[in-house]
Amino acid sequence: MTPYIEMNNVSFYYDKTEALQDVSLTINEGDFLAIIGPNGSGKSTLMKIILGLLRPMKGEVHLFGKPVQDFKDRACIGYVSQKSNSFNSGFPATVFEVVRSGLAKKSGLFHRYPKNVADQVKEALISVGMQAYTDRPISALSGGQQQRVFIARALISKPKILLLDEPTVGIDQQNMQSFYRMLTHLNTHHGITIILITHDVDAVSKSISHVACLNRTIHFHGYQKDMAMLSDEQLEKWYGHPVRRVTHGGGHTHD
Ligand SMILES: Nc1ncnc2c1ncn2[C@@H]1O[C@H](COP(=O)(O)OP(=O)(O)OP(=O)(O)O)[C@@H](O)[C@H]1O
Repeated sequence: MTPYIEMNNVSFYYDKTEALQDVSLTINEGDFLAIIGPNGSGKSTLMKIILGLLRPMKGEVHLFGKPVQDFKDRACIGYVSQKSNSFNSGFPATVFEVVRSGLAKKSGLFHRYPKNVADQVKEALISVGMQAYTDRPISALSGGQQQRVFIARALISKPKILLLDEPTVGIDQQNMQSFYRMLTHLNTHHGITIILITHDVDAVSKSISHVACLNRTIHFHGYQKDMAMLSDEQLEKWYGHPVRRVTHGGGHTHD
């Protein structure tokens, strides 16, 4: 089976700052991968390389078997950034309009939408549990609710992969668990491959299938359950400070 994403010995520098060194990573259909690592460890850089926004100085990236520079089917990859849920209270768009904008095709001054756009918005909102909020102003929603709406916006173009850059920033602990359950549902019931950048090592561990520990280079990549076998010393060594872990034996796997 062709991997969805394959990175081989990828290195990236910002001037003299080496953000990634010899990163090799394979992500397959159906994976739910958490990329964890301390601040400045290269997580966002890695995501931007997958999105084709940055070009590695060394190494190769393939998306669905094609070199990233030749890959044109961008709708296959949905992306939600960490700053999506920061609307000010005066922002006028409704939830419907925000989700619909995920389908916008520019035609001169206007946006054109497909005829069944209302059905598509409905379907996307149902999949993130936000259908009841369709006509609300986006600015009247909590940070966690706004983030769900942005996931619906990314889902409306039916991506195979969803990239999420710290989607739970600003979401309280109680809502975080239901947010991760929603992601698990998208992964297991809708078959969406998910790549999630996060600092919540313990909060995500029940939801994900795989973990990649990044600190400029990949220190561990494997099944979530195998990460539990790493010693705290090993983890702390590459993480740079103590890591809090819970042992609930969770993690769903696809093996
Ligand atoms: N535009 C830029 N110009 C110069 N250096 C940058 C730029 N963006 C990131 N860096 C540097 O590259 C390294 C990796 O940054 P990156 O944002 O990828 O890390 P991160 O793991 O996503 O961090 P965080 O968890 O804080 O969001 C850091 O040393 C950072 O300072």
